[in-house]
Amino acid sequence: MSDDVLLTFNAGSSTLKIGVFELATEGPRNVGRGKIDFDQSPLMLRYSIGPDRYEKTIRGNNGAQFVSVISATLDHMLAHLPGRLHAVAHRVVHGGLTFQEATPLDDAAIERIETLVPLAPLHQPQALRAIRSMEALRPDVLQTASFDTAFHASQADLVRRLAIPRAMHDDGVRRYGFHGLSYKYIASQLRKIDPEAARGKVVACHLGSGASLCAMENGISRDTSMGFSALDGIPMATRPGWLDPGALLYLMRTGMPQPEKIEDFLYHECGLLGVSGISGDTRVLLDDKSPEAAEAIDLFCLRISGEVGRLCATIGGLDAIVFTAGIGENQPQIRTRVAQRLQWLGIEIDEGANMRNSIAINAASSRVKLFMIPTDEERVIADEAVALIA
Ligand SMILES: Nc1ncnc2c1ncn2[C@@H]1O[C@H](COP(=O)(O)OP(=O)(O)O)[C@@H](O)[C@H]1O
Ligand SMILES: CC(=O)OP(=O)(O)O
Ligand SMILES: [Mg+2]
Repeated sequence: MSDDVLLTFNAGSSTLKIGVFELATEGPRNVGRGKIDFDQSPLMLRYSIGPDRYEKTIRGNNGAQFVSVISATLDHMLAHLPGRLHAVAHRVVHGGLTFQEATPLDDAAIERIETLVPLAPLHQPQALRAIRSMEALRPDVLQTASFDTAFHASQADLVRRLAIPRAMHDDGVRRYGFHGLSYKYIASQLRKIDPEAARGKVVACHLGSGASLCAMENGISRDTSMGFSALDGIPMATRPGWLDPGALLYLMRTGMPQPEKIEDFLYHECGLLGVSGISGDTRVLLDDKSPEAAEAIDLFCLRISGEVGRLCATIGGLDAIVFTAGIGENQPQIRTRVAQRLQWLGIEIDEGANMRNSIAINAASSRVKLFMIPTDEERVIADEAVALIA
């Protein structure tokens, strides 16, 4: 099957990220990537295959016309590839209590994934649209799903518990955690970069437009900042992170009674955007001279450092911190500010290495190692799919 092609689909709340892999005998070989940003109009598919880059306008949307988007994506991207499309592997955010590892997508699995939509109302339907579109367009192609929640199945029951009646926990109202595909990749990379640190107590900070932290021991998830939903934990681009449930009750009583309105507010109007009133994008905020922009960034860094402290208490120490995802990989100023807030832990950043975006960014005298490691969720999805297909 050396010429066969595997595509990964990472359907987020506002983007579709695509990975292109050739199924080589030694494992999936990444040969291309693509991205569609649904907030942009007209809709553009930007992709690269090998050294070549392409930009195509496509029709459709991330709702009822998703199938047109997938159809155009396949037409454009597969035209550059020699092999036949063998499989499509999806990132599915929520695996609930059912899915603790990747799964082939038969009718029963798709139905179970559908039952989890209320747990991830923004992310889950997008993945399902991608899965259904592929079924309609290419029923001959194998499909698999990899779950964001699965990596956290190793966490102790105590850590996953919310302080609510036991029966609710047993019914699935508990902390799940997300970004597990990214953390799995980071754990595997750290093992190659610094095996001693990887065996120790590590906090990984996945700072993208959705953002969370994960405490690991020997690469195994012990605790994480996101809980029942992808709204929990630290502030994000447009989500608030943890919020006193009393504040929600207040909003419901004083002008925001509809769940749909509250949901839209919590997913799209809070976080860095809400605090700054300017943007949810750290690139815009760090360039902006207003006190509101500065305060949004300060709050982000304060909450990240606070969450590192909480996670250290779960794992009883700290050997290394890893920064990853859009912000973690590209914003040295934010890494510096988080490190400064954690000086009390003996953390010292090497400013030169940090500004150069090096992998190892701690000062020699730091008691805790610091790393910047680019994440690759697509690689994990592809590897998990190939393990299933084989
Ligand atoms: N060069 C960059 N490219 C992309 N994102 C960047 C860059 N520099 C900073 N960022 C930040 O990363 C965020 C996007 O992160 P990303 O991991 O791509 O998010 P997601 O996958 O959740 O959409 C942006 O909102 C911005 O704050
Ligand atoms: C779970 C989650 O927040 O995902 P994303 O970062 O893709 O929005
Ligand atoms: Mg993401």
